[in-house]
Amino acid sequence: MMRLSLLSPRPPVPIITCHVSPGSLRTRLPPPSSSPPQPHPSLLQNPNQTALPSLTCALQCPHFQTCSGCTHELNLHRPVIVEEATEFFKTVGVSDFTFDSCRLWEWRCRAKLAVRGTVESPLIGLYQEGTHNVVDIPDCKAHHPNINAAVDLLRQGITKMNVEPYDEDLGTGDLRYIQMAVTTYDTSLPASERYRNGKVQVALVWNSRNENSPSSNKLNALATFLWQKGGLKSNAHLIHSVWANFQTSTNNIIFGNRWRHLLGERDFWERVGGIDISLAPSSFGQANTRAFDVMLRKLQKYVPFGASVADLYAGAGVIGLSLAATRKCRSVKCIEINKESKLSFEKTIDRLSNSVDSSISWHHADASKEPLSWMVGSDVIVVDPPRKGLEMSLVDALQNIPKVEHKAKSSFESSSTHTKIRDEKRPWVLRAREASVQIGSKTTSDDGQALPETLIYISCGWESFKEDCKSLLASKVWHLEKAHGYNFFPGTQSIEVLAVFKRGQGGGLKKKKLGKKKKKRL
Ligand SMILES: C[S@@+](CC[C@H](N)C(=O)[O-])C[C@H]1O[C@@H](n2cnc3c(N)ncnc32)[C@H](O)[C@@H]1O
Repeated sequence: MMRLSLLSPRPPVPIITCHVSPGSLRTRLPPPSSSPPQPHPSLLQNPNQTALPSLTCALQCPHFQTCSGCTHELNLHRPVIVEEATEFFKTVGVSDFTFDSCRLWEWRCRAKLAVRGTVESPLIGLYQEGTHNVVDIPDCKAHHPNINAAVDLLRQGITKMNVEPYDEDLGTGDLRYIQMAVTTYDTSLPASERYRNGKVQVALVWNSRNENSPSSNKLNALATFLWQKGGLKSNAHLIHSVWANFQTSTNNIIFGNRWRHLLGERDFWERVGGIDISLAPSSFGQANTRAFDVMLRKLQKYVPFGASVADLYAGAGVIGLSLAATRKCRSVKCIEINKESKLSFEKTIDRLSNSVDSSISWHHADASKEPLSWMVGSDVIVVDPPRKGLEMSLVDALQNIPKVEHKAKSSFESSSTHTKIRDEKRPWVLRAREASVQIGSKTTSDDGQALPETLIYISCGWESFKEDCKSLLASKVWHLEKAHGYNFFPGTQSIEVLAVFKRGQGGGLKKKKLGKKKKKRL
């Protein structure tokens, strides 16, 4: 809101933001060396240690003061918020909260950057928060090095091919944004060399309605330049593929609906959570691939073998499919609002091992509408919402599970046999079936009246998570069993949380008054 009033009549800046923080930690550090500092070896063994010399884990990025995509320069291994999280979890009965530090530099394998400036001096980077000024960040220490290399190549290409960066005031120019996504999955290399040799899928967001616009020649020339200089047959192979996305809208949405594959490999594979996953540029992908993998391996341990799972906010279904493969799930339902993720889901499923014998489906649906329909028949619910947390309807449904269970039991007992699939009358079950895409030849799921006993909440928004957690615990329907934190965004105050809730009151819960606060979202 504030942004709108400050910047009117322009639209608010898109999600590419760069926070100018009041910065408690703005001490100038020694100039960075060409490669980022390595963490202290003991840190890799025991990430929960706090008393390390701060320079050991310092960002040392030349852009720190101008670009504040990173808000904290020191102690990257342990964001200050971890202390708060540890205390919070203690108050809700979990005294063994763990925090995994993961990779501290060059961790970002997926970046969306704005392109502004001029043909001669393009600016490729992030917005300063609350402004439309783009900060150029060629030596970003968070980016995978090949993202920086690909941005450098792109900069040369823009100048050479006379590509006009976008001008927001006039709505003119050719290139608005780019997305760079790195795949580190090249089986022809030894495992230890794969990360550093990651290849970049480049998506160019072009300021035209489609590929038939007069500026298409420039788009093709730029793509060809990137491919010749960085593609498969170049001296320094760093580009995986080049895509175009067409967007002319003046709102703050980065991508338009139209995508075109231009050059290189069409399919983009990564390996996480024990499976090969396909990610189209239009699909959601986690920025920190390695940390995501670490978290998935922990998550798997909380899902019983043979369970039926509902993966809400599923994206391309990475979590659900990784569980299907590693926990031999009876069934997995993935629910996702962005229809673009479906194709990636289908490709991933095609590459699952034949030994995976689950009933697997992907549903293009809003998880907050009729949320119970997704919960009925599942032993485990996984939720991985955007930063703003769960919608109120979903929290309500989770709080009301015992009532539904009670109702379901009575109606089940009053009928002499199980409801046959073809006689199904419950509207939420029917709706769920209609919207579903059942993939593969696996048996159809019908787990009847089962309701979830386990809720696994993955959160990238600490404040919203705390609110949701308090609401769930206040209902006394759920208790918190375990919580883990992951350093998904070193240099910022954001952490990723994996929290495991179980139905019922649980033994170890400290009886602290959480207050029956009604969830309110603005
Ligand atoms: C943080 S991402 C997680 C994606 C996925 N779990 C992963 O790790 O790749 C959140 C996802 O929720 C989706 N989403 C947002 N609101 C939704 C809603 N109301 N119903 C279903 N999906 C939603 C977004 O499109 C996005 O793919």
